[in-house]
Amino acid sequence: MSSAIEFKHVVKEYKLFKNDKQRFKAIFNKRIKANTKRAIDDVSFNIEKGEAVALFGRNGAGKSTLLKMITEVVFPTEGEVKINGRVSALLELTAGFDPEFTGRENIHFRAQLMGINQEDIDRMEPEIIEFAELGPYIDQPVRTYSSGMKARLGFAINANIEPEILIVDEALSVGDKAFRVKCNDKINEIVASGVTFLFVTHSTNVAKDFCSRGIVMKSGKFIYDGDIDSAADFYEEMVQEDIEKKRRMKEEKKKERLFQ
Ligand SMILES: Nc1ncnc2c1ncn2[C@@H]1O[C@H](COP(=O)(O)OP(=O)(O)OP(=O)(O)O)[C@@H](O)[C@H]1O
Repeated sequence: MSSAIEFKHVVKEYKLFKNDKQRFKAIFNKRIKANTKRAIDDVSFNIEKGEAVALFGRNGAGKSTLLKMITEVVFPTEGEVKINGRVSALLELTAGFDPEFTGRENIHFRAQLMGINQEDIDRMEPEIIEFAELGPYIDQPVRTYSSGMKARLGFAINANIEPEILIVDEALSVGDKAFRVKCNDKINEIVASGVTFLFVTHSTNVAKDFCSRGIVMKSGKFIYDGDIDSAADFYEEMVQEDIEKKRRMKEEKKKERLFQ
């Protein structure tokens, strides 16, 4: 088997400035220092071609940062990220549209950016248009679309470009209920075709339906990486412990106030 995704000692640090003014000044003045936040802390892993992997973690664990490195929206501060195959990310679906271009033009624009050749784009175009259900709006500028219409077009493009690596964040919500059902069916269809699949979710049951491996992240590190059932148990226990810890802290604070 060969790797679809490979991370070697990857670190991602974000710079935290006091405000936007300081951030801007720092471009020209190297003496302006910022605090740093290590969002990914020396992470190494491989995902083999065709593997379906769930990524669990509480808010702020580093999941989005990791996905953004796979989609090359964010670059590592240290280490190496290697991606082998066409990535389709069902994440920020409306980013990158040109508002002055029509929906149809944006399909070509985005597909070209993804490195798809003209012949393939022409072949995919009718399927994308049919999926997006935009009617005559497909030939209107995207600035005339509602946010739901933009998300539908974004999903239709990203899901119909025959990805080799599919990345999905469960928090994704596209259009109305009927369209969401259609999106889920499409995701199921792509996963069943044997693509490499990386799925960010808080729902261990949904993850078990799709994935055979699970990774748990905490504070930018992998704290568990194994088969989906044991990873799901590990994550559930971690969440339970956190809830319990918070409950105890609340009770202690209450007691403190009582005895003051
Ligand atoms: N652009 C940024 N600048 C500064 N800090 C950032 C930036 N993006 C993320 N962070 C910080 O990096 C850490 C990891 O964030 P990330 O969004 O990757 O977590 P996450 O696991 O996806 O969380 P969630 O489940 O809430 O989406 C957090 O502490 C977050 O505040």
